[in-house]
Amino acid sequence: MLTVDALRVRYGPLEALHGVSLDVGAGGVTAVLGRNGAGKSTLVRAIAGYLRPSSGRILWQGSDITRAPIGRRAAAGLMLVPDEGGVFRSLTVRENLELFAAGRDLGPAFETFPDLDALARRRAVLLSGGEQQMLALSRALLAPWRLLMVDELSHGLAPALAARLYAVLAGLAATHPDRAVLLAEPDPRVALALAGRVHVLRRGELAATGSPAEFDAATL
Ligand SMILES: Nc1ncnc2c1ncn2[C@@H]1O[C@H](COP(=O)(O)OP(=O)(O)OP(=O)(O)O)[C@@H](O)[C@H]1O
Repeated sequence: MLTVDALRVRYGPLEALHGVSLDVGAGGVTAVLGRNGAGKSTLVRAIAGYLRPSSGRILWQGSDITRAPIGRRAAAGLMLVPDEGGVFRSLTVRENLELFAAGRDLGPAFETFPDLDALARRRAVLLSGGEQQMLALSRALLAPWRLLMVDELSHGLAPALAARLYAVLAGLAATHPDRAVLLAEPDPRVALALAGRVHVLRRGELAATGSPAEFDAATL
């Protein structure tokens, strides 16, 4: 579905991605695994259109979207849940959901995350980290996404809550075999447990690609 070809991205004088090439196929979860600073966020932000690559190409279902504006990518179903939340903090939970849903039924969000129902009138800025992540993930439940990119889902969350959110992602991937979920993930155990395909980034370069069985979490 998605092809990233020799992608280079710079922040001023610093090049964060040094020519990364990888594919993301439909069905299941693909993980981009790497330590802090490896370039995971840079990669998903460039795919979503928040950063402009200095060279290389991004192909979405055969079309070159390297220079396409964010809005066009979003309309094509490319959706990023960024590591800093991706919710409108001054709006209430319900207002956030209504924006995500754009006229569609809010039911799927409340069914998947019943906690949000009791929080509907609370401003997102007052939510805990986990509640904010639930709200951010609701975007995918309410919108016709085709590629869902999630940057460090478990950032700052208690393990039990993180496990619950990862299970929601796995469920989304399993129920939509024609779509793709791309996870930017620092924890090898999570990536190997959840993903069908793993791309390992190291210092802005693709170090390895394979199925989870080809990797050993202890050596990653
Ligand atoms: N806004 C920025 N300005 C300058 N350099 C940046 C910026 N954002 C990231 N970098 C640098 O780019 C490199 C890749 O960072 P990136 O955030 O993509 O890594 P990451 O793998 O997502 O790590 P983390 O899990 O810590 O977010 C790092 O060297 C980082 O310091």
